[in-house]
Amino acid sequence: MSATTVPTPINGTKNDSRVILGKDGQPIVTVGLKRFGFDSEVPLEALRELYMRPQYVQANSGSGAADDTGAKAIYHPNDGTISYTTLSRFPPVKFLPPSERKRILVTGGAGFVGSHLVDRLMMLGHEVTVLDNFFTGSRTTVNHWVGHPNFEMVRHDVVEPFMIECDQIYHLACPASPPHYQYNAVKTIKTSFMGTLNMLGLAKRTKARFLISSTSEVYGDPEVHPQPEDYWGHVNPIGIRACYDEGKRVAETLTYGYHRQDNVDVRVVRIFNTYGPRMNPYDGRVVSNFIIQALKGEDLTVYGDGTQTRSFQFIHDLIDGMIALMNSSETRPVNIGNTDEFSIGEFAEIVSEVVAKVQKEDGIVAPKVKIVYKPLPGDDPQRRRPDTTRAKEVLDWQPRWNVRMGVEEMVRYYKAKMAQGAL
Ligand SMILES: O=c1ccn([C@@H]2O[C@H](COP(=O)(O)OP(=O)(O)O[C@H]3OC[C@@H](O)[C@H](O)[C@H]3O)[C@@H](O)[C@H]2O)c(=O)[nH]1
Repeated sequence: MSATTVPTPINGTKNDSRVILGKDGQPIVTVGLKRFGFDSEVPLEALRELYMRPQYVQANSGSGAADDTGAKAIYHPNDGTISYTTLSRFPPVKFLPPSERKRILVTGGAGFVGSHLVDRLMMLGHEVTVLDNFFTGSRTTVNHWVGHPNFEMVRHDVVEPFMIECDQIYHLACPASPPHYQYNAVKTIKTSFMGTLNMLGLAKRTKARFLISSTSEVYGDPEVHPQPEDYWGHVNPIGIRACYDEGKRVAETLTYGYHRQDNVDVRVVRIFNTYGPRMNPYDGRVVSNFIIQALKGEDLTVYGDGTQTRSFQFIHDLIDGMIALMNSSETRPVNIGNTDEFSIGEFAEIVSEVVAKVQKEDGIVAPKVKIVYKPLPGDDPQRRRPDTTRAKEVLDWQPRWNVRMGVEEMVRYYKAKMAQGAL
């Protein structure tokens, strides 16, 4: 697909065809990069169609049973039922010759990050297998691909071994929001350790390239700011976050063990706070909490005094970085995150302003939301900002989305879901 493809505005909420300006002030028309012989560029509007589309159409709505590419799900308001038929047509994907088509396994492919990665890889014409246990992921995130000849979805927990032939493995499976990963700490550690062990074993046997999604949480509550990749971190090994922090740290250790010992071709991405459409609205992370609270006119819950900082990156920037890293020759860890740092208090203001702007544009007079302060969870990092020098140097990657544009996109997504009663 080319950068000159003219995007078609999609139908759904009002203003869906708005121009999205990047950090450089230029409109974002495509996402993705041409790097290392791998072109990951797709029109933004085509991706938006996948996550902004309605989940169903209403019977007798006059709009037909389904749009061109959507699932035929028809809601019957009279008896409150929904009927599904098979797809009439899938979203178009690039036609790749077999020599360029890769067999790609995405563990956690039905999760927030995974589903966006799957959309991109599918649109680029690759064969994608999703492995997910649906603990935090959901089939609805990728169901627009079910039945496509290039797509396969398997319910499987990575703590058990899995056999498949593949060329690349994106190993994402693990709950990522603090309330979710703390819900069953032992299972989180098990997933990080045994899941990674199993997938590295698979990579060793198949000689597939292996990318693990690690996290900024390996730096713990950092004493170095911003955090470069060679900072070893400051983690409480017995605290409530340790199941995730230490789980990911040992997963990285395993990854480099297989790399040194067995020559497994590895990539390690350290992901900083990421947000965007399809993030579970109730997963407890700050971006989804604030947006849902503001849309419902509820108070925004700031934990602690709101002086702790985070740097928020939009999902499409992350996917660009992950695909570039996978196809590069860089085997060291690489931070992928946005360097614009905000205190949580400031961020609450930004979210309430963006929500008020969108509501106003949609003709809704919404009351100004207030901030309430709640206790700070244990071991909550005080400052977090990535040093992205390495990503810039080795991947020629930089984030393009500014926070207001990204938050607005997510607000419109949640609004569309709420309008359908899906939230
Ligand atoms: O409603 C809320 C939720 C969260 N917060 C605060 O907002 C900050 C960010 O919290 P989040 O839960 O969104 O995310 P955290 O930065 O704590 O953890 C995240 O870090 C990086 C990723 O790898 C993980 O996905 C996630 O664990 C924290 O200081 C938290 O205490 C609020 O003030 N209010």
